[in-house]
Amino acid sequence: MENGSSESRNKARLAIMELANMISVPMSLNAAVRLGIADAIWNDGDNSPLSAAEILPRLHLTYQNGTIGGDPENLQRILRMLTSYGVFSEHLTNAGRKYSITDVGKTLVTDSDGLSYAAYVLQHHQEALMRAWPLVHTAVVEPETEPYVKANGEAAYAQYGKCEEMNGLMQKAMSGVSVPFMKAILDGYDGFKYVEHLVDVGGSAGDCLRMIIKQFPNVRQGINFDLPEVVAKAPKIPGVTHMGGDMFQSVPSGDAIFMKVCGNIVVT
Ligand SMILES: C[S@@+](CC[C@H](N)C(=O)[O-])C[C@H]1O[C@@H](n2cnc3c(N)ncnc32)[C@H](O)[C@@H]1O
Repeated sequence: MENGSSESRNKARLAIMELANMISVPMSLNAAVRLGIADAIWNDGDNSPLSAAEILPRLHLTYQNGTIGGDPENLQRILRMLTSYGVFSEHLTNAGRKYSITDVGKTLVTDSDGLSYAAYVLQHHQEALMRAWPLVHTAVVEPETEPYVKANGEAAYAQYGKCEEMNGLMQKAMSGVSVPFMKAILDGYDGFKYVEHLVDVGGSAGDCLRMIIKQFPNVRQGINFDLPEVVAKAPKIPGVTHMGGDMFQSVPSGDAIFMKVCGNIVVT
């Protein structure tokens, strides 16, 4: 008979319970972004360790009568959870637990361009996506319709295009991720130096092209190709023409065609 109390079985039971509760990690991250905890602790580079009670007044949760709102104990629970995933550092002091920002947490701090990874966190936890996650099993049972469509009645990008808030969040999330990523790429990649006409497929607000053209003025024309609803909201960028269309139908021609999705880049 199986030994129900062996160490490995006990570890397995704990592991499955941890997996079952894993949602508490991204939801705590989501809460930290909504509350603006990273900017509050970072405080323009000060990053002095603060207790939950010291962080609260910086979150501007004031009630109508002017008193400071918020629950320090629940805030500390969020801080401790995210400390165990490397977002914050915990400092045990005579005055209790205090928290500072780690390199991971720093990605949530708003930079001088007004960007951070905070919008990316919110974009991934917006209601429409959260409605789709419990339906993942239906991708096996009825693969004809993807879970997002089942939950929301249409595909994600079609829905973003119709909803200003979702479209804006998507563009802000992409800018927050892509600007630092492209800075790193352009530090070490010179493959654009002989290109005059460059097409970015799925270029969102056009941040990647803007940065490439700034570093490589030989790129005389950049075409930012994305869904019509997305380019309609894209800002004017000198040297960049925004063009709406569907990449599965055709893409504009150029000396080089560039595509960046999350951390992967393809140039042809
Ligand atoms: C993950 S985002 C990447 C954005 C940008 N390349 C970056 O890295 O910041 C994917 C982009 O592809 C666009 N997209 C999705 N389906 C598309 C299609 N059928 N035709 C053209 N663009 C599309 C989306 O609107 C979105 O801007």
